[in-house]
Amino acid sequence: MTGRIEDHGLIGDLHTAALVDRDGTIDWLCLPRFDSAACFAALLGEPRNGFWQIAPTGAGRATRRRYRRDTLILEQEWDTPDGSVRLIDFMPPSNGFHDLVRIVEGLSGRVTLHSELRLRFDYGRSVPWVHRTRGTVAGIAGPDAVTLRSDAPTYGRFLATHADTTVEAGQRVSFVLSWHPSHMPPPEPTDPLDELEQTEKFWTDWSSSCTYDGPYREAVMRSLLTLKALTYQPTGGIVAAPTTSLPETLGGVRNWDYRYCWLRDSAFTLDALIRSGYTEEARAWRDWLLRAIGGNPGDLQIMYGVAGERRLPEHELGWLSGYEDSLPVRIGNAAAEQLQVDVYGEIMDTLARGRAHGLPFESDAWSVQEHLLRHLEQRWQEPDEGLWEVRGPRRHFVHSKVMAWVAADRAVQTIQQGIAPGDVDRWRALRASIHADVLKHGYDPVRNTFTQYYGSSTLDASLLQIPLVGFLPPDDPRIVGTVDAVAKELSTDTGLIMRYDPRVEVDGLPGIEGAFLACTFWLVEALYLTGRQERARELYEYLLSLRNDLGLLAEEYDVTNQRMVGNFPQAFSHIPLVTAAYLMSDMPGPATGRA
Ligand SMILES: OC[C@H]1O[C@H](O[C@H]2O[C@H](CO)[C@@H](O)[C@H](O)[C@H]2O)[C@H](O)[C@@H](O)[C@@H]1O
Repeated sequence: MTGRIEDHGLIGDLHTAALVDRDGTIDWLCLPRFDSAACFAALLGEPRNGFWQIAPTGAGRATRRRYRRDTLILEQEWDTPDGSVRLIDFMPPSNGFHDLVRIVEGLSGRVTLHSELRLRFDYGRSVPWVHRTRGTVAGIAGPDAVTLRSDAPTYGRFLATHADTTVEAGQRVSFVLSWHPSHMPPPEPTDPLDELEQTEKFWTDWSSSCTYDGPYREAVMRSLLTLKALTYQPTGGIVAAPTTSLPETLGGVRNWDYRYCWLRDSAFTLDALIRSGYTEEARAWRDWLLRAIGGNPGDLQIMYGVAGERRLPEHELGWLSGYEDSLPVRIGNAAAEQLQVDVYGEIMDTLARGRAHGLPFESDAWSVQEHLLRHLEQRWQEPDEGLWEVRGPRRHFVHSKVMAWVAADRAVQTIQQGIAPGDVDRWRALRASIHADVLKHGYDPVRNTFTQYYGSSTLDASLLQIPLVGFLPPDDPRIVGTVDAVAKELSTDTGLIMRYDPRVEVDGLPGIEGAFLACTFWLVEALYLTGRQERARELYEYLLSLRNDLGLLAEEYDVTNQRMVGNFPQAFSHIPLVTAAYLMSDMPGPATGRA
């Protein structure tokens, strides 16, 4: 059986990513893109759905593991009665190929290792045709082909490729699995040690240009590296997570495909990256955005494929038994067809902040934003599915309206500052109408709190965004009341926050879910802004303690079972880890700049 979600480490090549369990098993990998069909899908099913394990014979979990400095090169080490050995896993970025490289390095003694490669294309269903020549194994199934090259002799058994090898101190044995389209010849062999050197240089160059110099630097750096790993280099698109259907409740149905680019998630990601000096990523994302949303503003989607694809039909993979029996396993995402008014605010806010941090003004980009605003002017009064993408009826979610206000506000500010031309009075009037509407319908004066949606008595952790985006000042009594109400009513025993109460019918889904980590980081920011700095720091440090030993977070945390749940690693969790650190440092950060 596959390990816990947090037992996994992430490696990737800026096209796709793999999850590596601490027993040396890669049980999730889609090739060649994040949203391609998986060739290792044991994570969501059984070993027969594909995996690749390299480990000392008879050994279990690695004795220790870490990333090599600030890189995405994962090192796991085993101490065995016969000696110690290291497994180095990585995927070289930008070399024009799609390689998964695994190098075994003897540290002491003499250790025998076993490799079992069980390729199953099409999400664990399709057994490839395998052809073995000296030093090379070719696996082909439909459009996909891979080539395995290794110093270790391989043999076939029970529809898998095996190898046994022994290493002594200082000896290395490498395995390189390369993907290529099946109608093309395989790529030329590469030198794995050279690839290791290039990959280390790539990531250390990238991480050394980070400008963050505040507290919790190690956690911030690992989060930024994880966010970078979720970018699709050829287009600049950013996925929400590299996985699908890791459950929000163990054994439950809240299982979604996150291998797509949400405008909301990627806008937040950009905010964290650009503040940390990564202007190039911001430019690439803006260009991706303009291509993706190009055309009629009425056709704006809330999410796209990594190359801007619009159709992401959702369906279930009936042959997979699900992570710890959590069914269904879904690919595609029906949320792509929803109305989520908040995305207008997130786009306008991120582009404004990009300009403030060195992204040059471009009239084409501004013209698209003006089109979006005109469209928003027509639609902001409609009920929508909101940022939580509810599958129940549309509502007038307060967070959606607040973000519509953000869109108008950022337009006003941009024009007022002389950065762009435009009808400032029109957007001022829109901004004022939305503000008044939210105060009238979205605030409950009896309880002194904003509410989840107009007319509701329920709360929602997205209300914590109100002070963060500057809708009202943090010392406004309505803000303090809202922060306190959310902290009290949506808090679990440990202080983590639920995004809303799933037992109250609003999301149209059965069952409950874990505490939402991003929302708990937002609570950190809101507490800090409302003067409860000590409490904010304590909560932040508690959140940091929930990261796995490699610094990675899933979307949610199951407080009862003390386990991570939901897709992994999740950009939405790592983004506010970064922004909250900025807020608590003396450096101007994403949250401070907005409020
Ligand atoms: O809660 C139901 C919805 O859950 C997913 O959406 C969540 O993930 C998105 C990506 O991180 C995030 O933008 C959104 O705010 C979250 O609620 C799922 O993708 C949806 O299909 C589903 O309806």
